[in-house]
Amino acid sequence: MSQQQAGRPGSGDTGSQKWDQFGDAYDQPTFSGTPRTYVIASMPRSGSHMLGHLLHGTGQLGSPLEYIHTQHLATWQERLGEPTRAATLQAVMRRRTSPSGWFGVKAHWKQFADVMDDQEVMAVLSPQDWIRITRSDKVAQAVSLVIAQQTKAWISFHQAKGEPVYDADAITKGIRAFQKQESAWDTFFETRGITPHVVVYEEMLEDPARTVADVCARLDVPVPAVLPEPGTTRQATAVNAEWRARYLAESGSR
Ligand SMILES: Nc1ncnc2c1ncn2[C@@H]1O[C@H](COP(=O)(O)OS(=O)(=O)O)[C@@H](OP(=O)(O)O)[C@H]1O
Ligand SMILES: OC[C@H]1O[C@H](O[C@H]2O[C@H](CO)[C@@H](O)[C@H](O)[C@H]2O)[C@H](O)[C@@H](O)[C@@H]1O
Repeated sequence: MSQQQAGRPGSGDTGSQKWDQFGDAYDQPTFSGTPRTYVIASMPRSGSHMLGHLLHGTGQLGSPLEYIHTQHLATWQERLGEPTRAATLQAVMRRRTSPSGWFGVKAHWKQFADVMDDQEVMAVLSPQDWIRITRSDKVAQAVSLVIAQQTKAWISFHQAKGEPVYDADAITKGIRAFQKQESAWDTFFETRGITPHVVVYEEMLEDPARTVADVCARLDVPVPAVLPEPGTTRQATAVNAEWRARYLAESGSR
């Protein structure tokens, strides 16, 4: 199996081989028109890769990955040999837009904030709609963040490096960072009069078919007859539950 096949959405491969976000597993047929872009406005550890992979699986909504992440855009530029970041994004759009015309991007606030003042990139991106994903349980989200930071396993395709060590201060820092990022997205949408479609992680887990159907309705594409497999799998283990319970117990006693 090639590295790209190993990371292919829906392959069920959650082993040690890295998925390849730059590889052809996420390519669409070459698109020659003007794409319509939607942005998944996300937060770290909010289930954004799961949502992006579910939408990719519809075959209608592009392959929403982190194309505007500064480092990834630089990698794309190097690989595609384009002269500018804007031209690079255009080239990525040609390969990652579905025949429906939708091109999707997933961006955490910081990733978006890093490019939002680049007028050339924004003119190419030109978002037409927004899907916001949030996670209700901020303690669980922060526990997930701290474990990912420590083990470097950001997605189920990554092999964890080492055992995580409980760190209450890091969890608190994560919760505060999420509050700031949520509020930054709130302000961004409010000041521009945008009402994003909202996906809540916990609701997506309860009823992924509904989540996919609602996004398809919002973006006006047919709902797939069969729910796509997300490809990514849940990373949390009993350790996450233990840390969460310990953090809540200790915060209550402070
Ligand atoms: N299929 C499926 N089912 C249930 N949960 C899933 C699934 N795929 C991803 N996830 C969980 O999503 C959390 C990671 O969120 P993100 O993809 O937004 O993370 S990030 O972009 O890398 O920061 C992270 O949450 P935790 O499980 O709490 O760590 C992932 O496990
Ligand atoms: O492979 C999953 C993702 O892994 C990287 O991103 C993650 O790491 C960042 C810190 O280095 C963190 O800020 C971010 O929340 C994580 O998603 C990679 O940069 C992503 O492109 C990739 O999707």
